[in-house]
Amino acid sequence: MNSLSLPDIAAQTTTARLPLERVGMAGIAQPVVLLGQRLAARVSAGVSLDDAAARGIHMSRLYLALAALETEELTPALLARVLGEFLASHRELSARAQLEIRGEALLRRPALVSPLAGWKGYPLVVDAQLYAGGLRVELEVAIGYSSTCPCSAALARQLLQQRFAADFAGRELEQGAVLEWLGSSAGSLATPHSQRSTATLRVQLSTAAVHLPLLELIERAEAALGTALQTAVKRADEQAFALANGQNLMFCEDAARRLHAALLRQPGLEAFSVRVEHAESLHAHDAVAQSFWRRAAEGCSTT
Ligand SMILES: Nc1nc2c(ncn2[C@@H]2O[C@H](COP(=O)(O)OP(=O)(O)OP(=O)(O)O)[C@@H](O)[C@H]2O)c(=O)[nH]1
Repeated sequence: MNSLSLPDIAAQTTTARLPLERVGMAGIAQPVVLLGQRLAARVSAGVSLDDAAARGIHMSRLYLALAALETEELTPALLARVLGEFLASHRELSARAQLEIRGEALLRRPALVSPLAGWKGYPLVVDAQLYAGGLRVELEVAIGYSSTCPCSAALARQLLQQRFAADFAGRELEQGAVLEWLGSSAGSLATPHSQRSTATLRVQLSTAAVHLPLLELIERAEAALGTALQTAVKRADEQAFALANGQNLMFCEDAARRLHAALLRQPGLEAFSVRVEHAESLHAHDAVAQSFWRRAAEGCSTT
């Protein structure tokens, strides 16, 4: 039996006559190449069904167009090509094509002090659309970090001051005794709470972008926060991490503002959003903050 004798329902017309915003497939298992690594991704692929009378799109044509993702580095040019194939294979049916790729990049991250390194996972989403207005590519990455509450730190310091005042009341201050006190459990009478936190950055790339700036975004964000989650950790690294947390006390608002300022310095962006979540250890709920930015249209003044 050849394909000519197989019924082709998608090619039929429908009396329902309704164009559809998006038709396609979700959850396709697809290897993609990013930063030279092969990632196990899940892909959603779709096109608009603008021909109101057409019964259906041709799913297999979208599926087959994904093949290039397996061997070529994921770039705006590759996304444009795949999306272009979606549209070329749906001439007269579709004017808009969309591709969403979800995966996790594994990056090797060095320890803070010791000569060790380990792998860290960064969940990511690449969302691309091709339509009359051109190609639009968005990249989202989630970055784990630690946040220590500045309010809790101040409250803990106050308790420490009170205990110090009580323990040394009426005593002559002698450096050795103070050092011994600081090194005893009295020195950590109260500790501030800290939490494993997540920053989700979503950026829209300029049309001139030639690569996905995944590494740059991660480097910028981790430098701005100062408290990236660690991989391989010896005691020297843990001590350095404790110092980094103490030097970077952050409410979720502080983290969002730091990230916003860092992304403003990233070239090649049209727009971005920042969302931070501090999975509170004080509360059973999270503290969250968001910010947005979009390049002002030419001719408009910027603020
Ligand atoms: N349009 C559409 N196709 C579906 C759906 N669910 C499963 N399919 C199947 O997807 C398969 C691939 O569709 P097509 O791409 O049209 O396959 P084809 O007609 O062999 O391929 P072409 O000759 O390129 O059109 C068909 O067997 C459809 O029945 C659906 O909800 N909508």
